[in-house]
Amino acid sequence: MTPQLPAEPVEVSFASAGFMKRLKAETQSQHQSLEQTEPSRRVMSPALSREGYLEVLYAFHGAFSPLESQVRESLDKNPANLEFVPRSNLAIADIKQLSGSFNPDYFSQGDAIERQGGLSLPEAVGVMYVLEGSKLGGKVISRQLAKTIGVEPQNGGSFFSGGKIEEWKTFQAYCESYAQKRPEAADTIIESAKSTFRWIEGYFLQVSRRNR
Ligand SMILES: C=CC1=C(C)/C(=C/C2=NC(=C\c3[nH]c(/C=C4\NC(=O)C(C)=C4C=C)c(C)c3CCC(=O)O)/C(CCC(=O)O)=C2C)NC1=O
Repeated sequence: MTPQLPAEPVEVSFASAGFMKRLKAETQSQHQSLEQTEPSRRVMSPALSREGYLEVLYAFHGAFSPLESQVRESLDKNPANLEFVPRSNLAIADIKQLSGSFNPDYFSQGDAIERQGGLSLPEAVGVMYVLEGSKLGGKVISRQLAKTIGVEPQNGGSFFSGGKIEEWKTFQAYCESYAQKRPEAADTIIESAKSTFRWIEGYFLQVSRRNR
């Protein structure tokens, strides 16, 4: 039998070296700056305590929840063949499991990024990049949480347990084909991802200052 050449997958993976690379490169400085904030560094700290971890969960919940609502609203209004599974509810579940209850006033939820008429589809895709991409750290973070405070995905560590690599690949493929079909939307996705990194950073700085 003559083996079939996988013409399509080759094309897809060739394309995926394009826009996603650019998106990563052009948001790198905002990304690095976010990684320097207290909640980001704390999760991975060898000195993490359970109390500290609860604060981190509250911070991520406060940042992610309004962004997730905006993405959901946009995808409902602008039908796209794009699945979005929010995960700030996992942070609530983790907090409840570890402390018995969830206090909605622990931190203010922050003001969601204001945009008249909500997020356009390319803006929502930019936000999703930041939220979905952050799941890529899941394996590393889970290992660390188990080591420092004995928290595993099923006993308080579900928020940071990460996603499936297939989901990330599907999201990447969506972005690639979207940017190819609507090149004018590519810049909007990148700008939206940048402002999302900046917004989360601002929120993290605000809640960790107040908490010092
Ligand atoms: C503190 C938690 C926290 C940690 C410790 C963490 C670790 C990692 N994040 C990674 C990648 C990304 N992370 C983000 C977004 C955030 N990263 C952050 O740190 C915060 C806070 C973000 C957004 C909320 C994005 C958009 C990408 C995709 C970049 C791309 O490939 O385009 C990888 C790399 C994985 C690989 O390359 O195999 C690791 C190890 N992620 C976290 O949320």
